[in-house]
This record gives sequence, structure tokens and C-alpha cells, in this order.
Amino acid sequence: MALEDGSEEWKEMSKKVREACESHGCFLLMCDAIIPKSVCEEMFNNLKALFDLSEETKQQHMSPKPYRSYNGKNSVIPFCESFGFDDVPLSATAEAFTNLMWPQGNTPFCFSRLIKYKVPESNNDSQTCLPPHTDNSALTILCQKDVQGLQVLSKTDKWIELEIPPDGFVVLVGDILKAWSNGRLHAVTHRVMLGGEKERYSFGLFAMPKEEMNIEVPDELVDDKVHPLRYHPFNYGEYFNYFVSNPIEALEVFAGV
Ligand SMILES: O=C(O)CCC(=O)C(=O)O
Ligand SMILES: [Fe+2]
Repeated sequence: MALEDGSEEWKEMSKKVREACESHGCFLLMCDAIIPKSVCEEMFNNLKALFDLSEETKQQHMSPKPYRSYNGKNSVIPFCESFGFDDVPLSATAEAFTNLMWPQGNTPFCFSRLIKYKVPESNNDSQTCLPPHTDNSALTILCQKDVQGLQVLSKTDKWIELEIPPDGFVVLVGDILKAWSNGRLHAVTHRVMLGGEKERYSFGLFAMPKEEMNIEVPDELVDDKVHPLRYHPFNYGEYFNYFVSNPIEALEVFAGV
């Protein structure tokens, strides 16, 4: 249901979203009325077709920037294959990628990070397919096909398995919103665990600032008593480069006061 900007319902919803971001660093978004089920189904069918292409074809998707290439063989995360993209809203990006993967033609893709998690071999216990991390984005929106596996770490240090409905999206607060809000919003640590027999496909949109942007806590969010300044102003591109080689606690180490 679309809410009118500034209406009572809108204010009520904004409050809920803020409280969820402060307390949990994530919330579930249901937009089945806006995004038809058939669109999600078609997207995941396309996703499967994409990962089913030959290694040789997939490896043609390359970028000098970290996380923006096809990543199929990674000893740290052996069960995970992914494609990353910049500037997803530009249709030219989607078209160029589609033509690279399917020179004979296909409908354009328009995604950000596409991930396939293979079933871990050897035993039935669930295994870590994506190690614990916070995202280097401001906000991340994730959806998945059928198979669950995403877990978030609560503020009391317990791993919580998320049950994402088939037409639901998970929204996660990333490091940048945490910094910008002077730590009021919680950048949630999350991971992917997989047992079972089915592979898992997920699709993530990472909303991140341009490299040249500076992140600075607004004065009104700082006071000496309850909310002293927690993060120095920093440049997003420099933080990102730091994150690539030091992803654990990157924000606190890089910009923490
Ligand atoms: O596949 C998922 O559900 C999570 C992916 C994720 O956390 C990431 O790519 O940063
Ligand atoms: Fe993540």
C-alpha cells in the first residue's frame, strides 16, 4: 500500500522503520502489491540460467574495482559464486552485461550483486557459505529464492535465522548509515549458513555513496553527554579501499573516534 508523504500512517511507518534500524539493524519489507510474484520468479529463473553458463563465459564479466567482477573461485568462500555491478539503474549497464553473457541475445538484466551458494559437500551440518560481516553500503536490500540461510547477529550476540517469505525483501543497515547517524542506527552483522540439499540464489542491491563523497555526522546528532561524536569525517572511497583489505570492524578502525 502506498502511503502519502507526511500523513499520519506515513509517520507511524517511518517511526517503525527507524526503531527497527536502531534496535536490529534490519527489517523485512513486503512489497507484493508493488512487485508482482511473476517478476521475482522470472528474475530467479534468469539468475539460474546465468550461473548455468560456462565458467569461460562468466569470467568475461571483469572490472578493476573490487566486488564488481564475476567471482567463481575464491578459497575464502568456496561455496559462493557472485557477479557484482555498478550503476545498476542505468539500462546501458544491464544491456552491456547481457550482450557479453548472451551474444545471441536475451532480455536485459538489471542487478547489483547476484549470488549463487552451492551446497556444501561432505556432511549434512550447515556450513558457513558467507562469513560474518557488516556491509560497506549505506543500505542493502536482499531477496532470495526459496532456500533460507541468512542469519543476523543480535545485539546480545545470538545468531538469528531469518525466515524470509517468498515475496519478501530484507533491508539491512550498512556501515555508512551507522556512521552518518553517529552510531544510532545499527549496522547488523550477518552471514549465510547452508545445510540441506538445495543450492541458494540471492540478489542484493547495495545503496552506496559515490567514491568522492565525504561522510560526516551532522552537528545536530552530536551532544557531549549522550551522543558524543563517534566517527571522524571520512571519504567514502578511502573507507571502501580500507574495507577491501580489512573488512572486520572496518568502520570502527578506520573512522572511529
Ligand atoms: O545472500 C545473502 O542473503 C546475503 C549476501 C550478503 O550479505 C552480501 O553479499 O553482502
Ligand atoms: Fe552482506
